[in-house]
Amino acid sequence: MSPTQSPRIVVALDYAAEAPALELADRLDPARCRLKVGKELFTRLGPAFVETLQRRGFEIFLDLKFHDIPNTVAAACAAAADLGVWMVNVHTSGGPRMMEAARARLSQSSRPPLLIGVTVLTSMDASDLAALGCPGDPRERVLALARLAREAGLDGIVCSPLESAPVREALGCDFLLVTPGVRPAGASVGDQKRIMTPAEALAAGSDYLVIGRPITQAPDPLAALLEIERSLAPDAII
Ligand SMILES: O=C(O)c1cc(=O)[nH]c(=O)n1[C@@H]1O[C@H](COP(=O)(O)O)[C@@H](O)[C@H]1O
Repeated sequence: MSPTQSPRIVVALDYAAEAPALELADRLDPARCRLKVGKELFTRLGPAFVETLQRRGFEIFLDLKFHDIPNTVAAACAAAADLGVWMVNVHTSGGPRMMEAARARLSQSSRPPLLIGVTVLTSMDASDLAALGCPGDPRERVLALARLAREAGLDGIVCSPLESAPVREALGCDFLLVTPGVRPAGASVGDQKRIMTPAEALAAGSDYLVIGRPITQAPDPLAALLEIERSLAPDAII
């Protein structure tokens, strides 16, 4: 990897306790991947754990998927900025006013994190959307929410890699596509429904691949990460 290239893999540190999460972090190289701290570890360990990882050199995606009234979400984003995280996310279904409030508050920060909007969760398919009263193809809904996010000034969206190419085509290059729903060939799918392999996701236009269990639950997580890196085309590698 050239030092000028930015890591494209974000390892989702979804663990129930600090010890295994730190054990994995200590085997990873901040030059080769970023880390995502989500609801489970943040609820158990709080901001101190994020700071512990940052002291080890990692850039952190704080994945708390804020979804609340504009004032509350804006204040929560400001707290994330104060924590010095690299990326933070909000639910696009919170609406334009909520996203605009988050953008406005972060623009007052001296070091704003990237502000990313979650569209349709990768664990959902058309039948899950229909159950919510939103019949239709997840792709159409992702596109609509992506447009709203862009108009509200967000830096990009979370979507599945299945939507990366159409969103790229519709919204162009300067809009970040952060994609979970990534599974190496043969890996257990778990609760994810809209998936691609790491190489397919990058080829489709994803900027960042969020990968959890295929790494964290592998018998040798570091070996699993290296295997994923090897599966990526050399010119696209992290
Ligand atoms: O915002 C996210 O990170 C996210 C959005 C989404 O639509 N789907 C999704 O899986 N995620 C997160 O991405 C990670 C995926 O983990 P694995 O399914 O174990 O690879 C989890 O930490 C999820 O919380």
